[in-house]
Amino acid sequence: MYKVLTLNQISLKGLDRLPRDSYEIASEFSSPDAVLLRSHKLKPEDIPASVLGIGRAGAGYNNIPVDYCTEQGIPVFNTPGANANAVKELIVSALTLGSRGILEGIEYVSTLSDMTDGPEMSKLLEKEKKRFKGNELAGKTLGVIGLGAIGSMVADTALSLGMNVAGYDPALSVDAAWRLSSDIKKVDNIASLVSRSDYITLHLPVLDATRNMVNSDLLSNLKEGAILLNFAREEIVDTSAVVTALESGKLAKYIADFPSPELIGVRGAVLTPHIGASTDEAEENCAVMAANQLKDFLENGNIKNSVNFPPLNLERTPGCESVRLSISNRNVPKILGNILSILADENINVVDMLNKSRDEIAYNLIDVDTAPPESVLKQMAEIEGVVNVRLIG
Ligand SMILES: NC(=O)c1ccc[n+]([C@@H]2O[C@H](COP(=O)([O-])OP(=O)(O)OC[C@H]3O[C@@H](n4cnc5c(N)ncnc54)[C@H](O)[C@@H]3O)[C@@H](O)[C@H]2O)c1
Ligand SMILES: O=C(O)[C@H](O)COP(=O)(O)O
Repeated sequence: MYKVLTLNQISLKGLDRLPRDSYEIASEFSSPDAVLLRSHKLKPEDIPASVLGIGRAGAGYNNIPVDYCTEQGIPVFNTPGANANAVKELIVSALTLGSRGILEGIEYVSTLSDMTDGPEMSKLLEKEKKRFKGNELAGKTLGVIGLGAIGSMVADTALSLGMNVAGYDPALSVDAAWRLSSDIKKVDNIASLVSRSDYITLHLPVLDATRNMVNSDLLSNLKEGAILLNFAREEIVDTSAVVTALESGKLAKYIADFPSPELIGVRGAVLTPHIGASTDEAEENCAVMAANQLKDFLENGNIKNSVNFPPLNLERTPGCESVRLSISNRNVPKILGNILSILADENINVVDMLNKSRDEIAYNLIDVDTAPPESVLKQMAEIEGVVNVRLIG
């Protein structure tokens, strides 16, 4: 029986992927085999030694101590693209909240609750509506920073709205580059992207290299009256620099999914409570993907969409009574050789195997014809550089 600890509410559609005859799921366990979570801030000391894998039902994984997990041989999985459409749709509304006097108009209308005369109200509104005039998005330039799952969808939608789209993404994967429309103008200098954009939208992860990337230096390149959208992460933006830019009028609006005390009440700050992925569909997609990936890892050792382990998939050999070993080790020479010689010394035959590495970690799946006894597993675990050894069955 696998024990899965949930640290946020995870959509039932996802949890249903973990059959209850072989999975126990609860929000409290002292020795869970796996963790499923969303934005819960996980600290190293909160990860019991029993944990084999962690599934983040979502895109961003800056709430998980990934380096610590790698050291412990714990793969961390996320669900790339599973909530991208939800964010894209919210960006469409953020763009129109930026371009039109929608919020201001709604606020004004809500002040008229004392009026009882309908024709009088209409007359007043027709007179006042000029205060809420906006601009159209068509013909304006949207600068997209980060052209992955969300950024590429946002870029396509903006093109379909008649916007010009410029994109900046120095870390773009080859696959993502293939998916991009040729109508997106690729810019390799972020300051140049900012200086040409009427709207700027952030769709990149928070990393050491991107923390505070949107700072006063970068904002000094803004077009007068530009609008910044941040549905990526709070940490990518230097909030006090944004407040200064809003107060000076250089930045007309900061529309963001990450409220912070400094921003509350600042004119031009339009804030939502981190609801980018909060749709039934996105929550289900993320939970299903996260649960499937975790299940395949727990039951077969396969790795898909891990942010710290190499991708690896070893099919079970049909008709073969083999058992599987899953072994993580530091990515240094000779370890695999040592593991294989221990198996050979025990006359245990390797039926199939795969070995892959990613940065400092290496991961192996080894199918053998006989289940190694506990003493042999212990011998392998004691090889210098081996992080963990698991007999999957
Ligand atoms: N508001 C929300 O609820 C919500 C929902 C989903 C995702 N997010 C955030 O959005 C981020 C992006 O999500 P995604 O699904 O598009 O991820 P993704 O991995 O598909 O795309 C991220 C892109 O950012 C690029 N990138 C990396 N470093 C960069 C840099 N220095 N400058 C410009 N681009 C850079 C990558 O190359 C990649 O193409 C997530 O990491 C998460 O923080 C927020
Ligand atoms: O990175 C993400 O996927 C989003 O920020 C969504 O976070 P949530 O799952 O906590 O809504």
